[in-house]
This record gives sequence, C-alpha cells and structure tokens, in this order.
Amino acid sequence: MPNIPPTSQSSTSTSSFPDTPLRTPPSDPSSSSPLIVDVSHAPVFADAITQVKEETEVPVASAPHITAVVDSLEDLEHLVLSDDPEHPANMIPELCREFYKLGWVTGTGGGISIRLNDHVFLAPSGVQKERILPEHIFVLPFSQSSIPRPGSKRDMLRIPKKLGLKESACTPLFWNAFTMRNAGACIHTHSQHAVLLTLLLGKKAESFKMSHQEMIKGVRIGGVGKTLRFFDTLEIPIIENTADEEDLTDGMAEAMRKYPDAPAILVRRHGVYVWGNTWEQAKTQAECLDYLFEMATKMLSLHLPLVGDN
Ligand SMILES: CSCCC(=O)C(=O)COP(=O)(O)O
Ligand SMILES: [Zn+2]
Repeated sequence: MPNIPPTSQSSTSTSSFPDTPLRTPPSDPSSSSPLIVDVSHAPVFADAITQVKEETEVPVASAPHITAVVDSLEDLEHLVLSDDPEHPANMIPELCREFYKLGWVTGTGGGISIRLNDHVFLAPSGVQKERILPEHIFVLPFSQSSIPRPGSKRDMLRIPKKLGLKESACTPLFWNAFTMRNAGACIHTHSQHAVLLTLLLGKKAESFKMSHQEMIKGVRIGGVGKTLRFFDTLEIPIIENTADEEDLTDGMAEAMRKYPDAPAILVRRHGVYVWGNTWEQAKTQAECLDYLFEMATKMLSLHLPLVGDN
C-alpha cells in the first residue's frame, strides 16, 4: 500500500512521497518524471498540448491503460495547487480527514470525488485517505473518450508524481453520479450505520424506506432536485456487493435508472454512495442520510416501524 505522508510535512518524515510544499510548485527543471495524459479528447487543454515536448509511448506499470506521455509534470501542477481553500484539490484532503473522524473512510476505503466543470478530481486508491495531500490528487477530464468502466482506459489530465498511485477504484461509480444525475460531487462511505442497516433489513430487501423524520428534509429528490418534505417517504435502493469495487458500476447504474428519485445507493455489507449538486450538498445529504441510517438501525432493533407515524 502506498505510504501517504503526515499532513504536517515533517522534515523527519520517512515517507516515500516527495515532500512537496502545498502551495509551492516544484521548480527543479531536472525533474523529468513523466506526466501521463491522453489529452486528445480535452480540447479545453489545448495549452497543455502545446507544452508536450515529446510524445512517446512508454510502458507504465501502474497505468497500462494510459496512452500518451507528457515529459513535464510541473506544467499541470496548477490543476491541484491553489491558494483557494475551497479548490477541489484542497477540499478532498480536508473532507477525507473529516470523514475519517466519522468512521466513513477508515482503512483506506471510501472517499469523495468533486467535479468542477470539465475537471474531475479524485483521490488515489488504497491509501490512508485522511493523510492525502493536494499533490496526490488525480485530475481527469469529464469528457472521456469512453466511460471509465472497470478495466477500461481513462483519459487523464494530471497524475500524481509518485508512480504506483492509481486513481480510486470508485471512479466509475462516481462517474455514474456525474453522468446520470449531473452531480458535482459524490461521496462513498463505509459507515457502519449504512452497513448494519443493510444487514438488519435482510437479504430480500431491495430498498430502504423511511418517513416522518425531520432529517428527511435535508435530502434532495434524486440527490440534486428539491428537498423532500417531512411526510414524503425516502427510498434508497440496496444493491449486492461485488468482489471488486469497480464491478458495482453496472448494478449502481441499474438501480439509479430504476429509482430516479433516490438520493443515494446502499451497497449491502459495504456502505453507501451519496451525491449532490455540489460538495456542500453531497456532504450535508450524506450527514442527513447517515443520521437516518443510524436512527433506522435503532428503530429496527426496537421493532419500531420505519414508515408512518405510529
Ligand atoms: C478496505 S477498502 C476496500 C475497497 C473499497 O471498498 C473502497 O472503497 C476502495 O476505494 P479506493 O478509493 O481506495 O480505491
Ligand atoms: Zn468501498
């Protein structure tokens, strides 16, 4: 598992990561780590293309699906280095730290992706999410030459300098939210409330339903529409888990088609995917839903009905 350094960036760190300061792009011109991108489907990055000094195909062990190589990593560092604390490359590490404290992204699992216009920002896979830094963030063009499904090629704009990092395995699931709901952010949690709820509801339950709870009012129809009302019934489909995260992609898409009003997808024995128009809305909805999942587990244990006010 790649070793993510502490956020304090201590000079005594034994991390294998380059200890790059957050807001100072690397300036060593001799640093020639290749940035691997396929920019052919991202006309908005015409400037970046002009900076390509040499386009040579080289085998990249960690990303064999990626085709073109730019020889200057520094050229696109600006995609992840910003003084704006709300820049997605700053927000993803901050939110992951918050989600870690909630038990949502512990043990490397779970995370958040943010889409800003044609840029999608993603954390690396299989790393301690609470310790990632802006320079560890992947940037993909939203306009892909093909949908980034399991095993398919991904078009990349920016890959972290540290080779061996791979973008989150949740990428195609986040993509479902971006393409099917036009979401601006998608959160994946391994919250125990979500997991326990799927267990208490039993194997036969195709969905979770709840009504008459104040926190339902913080959840939007389809995750991106109007907020639900107190008397509305919230319904969230439950899909079966798969051996690999990416293999959940089709099941999630199918559930989203079948339940267009659902603001999230529960994955049995695994967690939940929640999305929103923005990262703020995705976050508050994930909080409301987690509250409701916890409440539901307690109500089920007490044999209280989840729907209705009896
Ligand atoms: C113990 S994590 C197992 C894999 C998983 O469920 C997951 O969400 C992985 O996400 P990543 O971003 O690390 O690829
Ligand atoms: Zn997961």
